[in-house]
This record gives sequence, structure tokens and C-alpha cells, in this order.
Amino acid sequence: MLFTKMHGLGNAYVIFNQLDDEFENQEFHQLAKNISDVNIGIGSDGIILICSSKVADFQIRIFNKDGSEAKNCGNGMRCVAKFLFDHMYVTSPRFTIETLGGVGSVDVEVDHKQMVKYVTVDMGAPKLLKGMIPMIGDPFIATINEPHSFDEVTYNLTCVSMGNPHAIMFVDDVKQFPLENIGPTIERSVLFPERVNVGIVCVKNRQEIDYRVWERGSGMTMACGTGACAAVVAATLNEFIDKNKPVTVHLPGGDLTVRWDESGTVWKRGEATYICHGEWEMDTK
Ligand SMILES: N[C@H](CCC[C@H](N)C(=O)O)C(=O)O
Repeated sequence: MLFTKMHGLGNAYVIFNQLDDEFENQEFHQLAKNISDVNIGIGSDGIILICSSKVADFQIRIFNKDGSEAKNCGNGMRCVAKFLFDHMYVTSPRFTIETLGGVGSVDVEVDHKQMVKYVTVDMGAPKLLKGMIPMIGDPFIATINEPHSFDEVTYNLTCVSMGNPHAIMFVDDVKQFPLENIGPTIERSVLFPERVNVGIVCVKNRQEIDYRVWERGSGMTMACGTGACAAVVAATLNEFIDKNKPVTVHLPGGDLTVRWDESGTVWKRGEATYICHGEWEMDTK
């Protein structure tokens, strides 16, 4: 099966185009674990399948490194948008992609070689109520700067769903904070019935934040598109930044521009990059 490996700011996915050539009744959870493994597979943060859709121009399915299926992937949306436009599956620079979390529109910007350089994604409106994250507790209230203890230390969480769940904490220095230690503890906390992505944010000024992430199902990654959106929403809810203004989000893998507009939609703009193409030997166990 042919694949294309791509990354969005270092958040890498192995992409399988199912539009022309489909896997036969494949167990995708195990396939994602095998392919994502750098020793027995290709090495990535997960896999993405491009499929046809009844409600959008295309559909993608996203599987994390541990085989769990995710409902949205901001970096993956940009990679897939670049792949589809560059390989002429679309001619319009704007088209729609369905994920389990909903339908988002993408707008591509090409370089001098007519290849996609930047992609702007309509990431939809964030969901804030505990029942929508999902998170245990009163389902009809939001979690904004709410104290919770993990390993006898109290952290103030602001939780946002961008189709997938994010727990955001504000810290003084994202590089110093031991996210590798506390991330997995919060990811698997009983507070989050479907687990959670764990992000830390340092607010530099009202138009700029630093962000690092421990991803549900993939661990520390270089970038997380949905997480960057959740970080901007959380910083706005805590009144650290202003709504409807573009915010530069600095991630270990590079920068994204995010804007939560007055209509409630979150927009994210950033690059997507090819790494390699190849063939996955289906008998690889
Ligand atoms: N680990 C995430 C999915 C990938 C999201 C991330 N890579 C992005 O760019 O948004 C989850 O289980 O919700």
C-alpha cells in the first residue's frame, strides 16, 4: 500500500490515500501502532486515511501512535489539504474535509511552483461544557482555571474541545515545566472518560503565546494544531489575550497563527511539508 509521510511543524503522519486504492478489511488500530513504531514500522505520530465522504469533499480518519482513533487533527488537516491540492484531487483552493469531530473547510495558498505552502483551516467552534469535553462533573458548566490535584500537586485546568479534548494549564516557562511527567497522569485521569490531550501555555503578550503538548495516544509531539486552537481559546477565556485578533502560537516545531473570531469560529493557518513517499508491505506484522 502506497503512503506519503508528511508533517505539520514536526507533527508527522503517514498518510494513505484510500480514494483510489483501499485497504481490504484492515484492523487500523494495530496497523497504526505498527506503522508509527520507528523500529518495526516507518515512525510517526500516527496515521491518516483519506477517504470519500457523503457530507464533505473528503473524509479523513486519524489514528494516534497507540492505535486509538482521534476525532480531529489540525496538523493532519493541513497535510491532507496540501496532498489533495498538489495531487490535483481538487482544483478549487477551498474545499471541505470531514473528521469524526465534524466538517472543516480548508483554504490553500500556493508558492511560485503552484505547490501548497500555507493552509488555513476553519476548525469550527470550541466546545466548553464538561459534558462536551467530555469531563466528569456538572455537564452544563465549563472548566475555566479550575483546580485539580494530580500526584498531590494542584493544577488549574481550562478544558476545551476542538472535536477532541484538551486540558490547558498556564505556566511561567513551557521549557522548564515537567510536562513529560505530569502529561500522562492527566491524560489518563478518571476526570476524562475518553482521556485528554494535555497542553501548557506561557502567555508572552496579548498576541503571542508559547505552547507545548503531551498528546493523547501519541505522547510528546513537536506540534498540535487542535491544541494550539484550544490554547488560544483557553487564554481568551482567562482574559490573557483578546478575542478576534490573530495570535502567534510558538510550538517546538514552529509557529501557527490562530484566531477565535466573533462568530465563534477558530481559524488556524500554518505550513504542511512532505517528508517521503513509499510502499508499506502489508504482510509486515
Ligand atoms: N492526539 C490527538 C489527535 C491528534 C491531534 C494533533 N496532532 C493535531 O494536530 O491536532 C487526540 O487523540 O485527540
